[in-house]
Amino acid sequence: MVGALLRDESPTTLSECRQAIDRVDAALATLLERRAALAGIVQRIKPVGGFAGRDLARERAVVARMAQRAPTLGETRLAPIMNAVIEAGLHLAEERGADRPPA
Ligand SMILES: O=C(O)C(=O)C[C@]1(C(=O)O)C=C[C@@H](O)C=C1
Repeated sequence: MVGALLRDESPTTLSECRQAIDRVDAALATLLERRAALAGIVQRIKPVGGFAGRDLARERAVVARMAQRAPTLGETRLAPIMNAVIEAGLHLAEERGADRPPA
């Protein structure tokens, strides 16, 4: 899925650009859904899950590693994006009561 998105295409018209963006956004949505599911499992495994168990050092490491793959965006621009992604996952986990111990 992601591989196809990285092929060397050069859209020139507004319509072509938006179609290419829509394909990337579809992949992003799928990946974000998967990430949120995994982060929800993590919250149940951790001794203290949810916002109370937030690990800022881990979050910085996540951003630093992503910046190696997205050097144009870099850590400065990736940090607020990943903060929003992580907080969305934590809100979802808390809504689902993921801070309870596993059954
Ligand atoms: O790795 C963890 O400890 C998690 O809880 C997952 C996660 C994340 O979504 O990546 C969420 C909150 C933490 O602050 C750090 C990372």
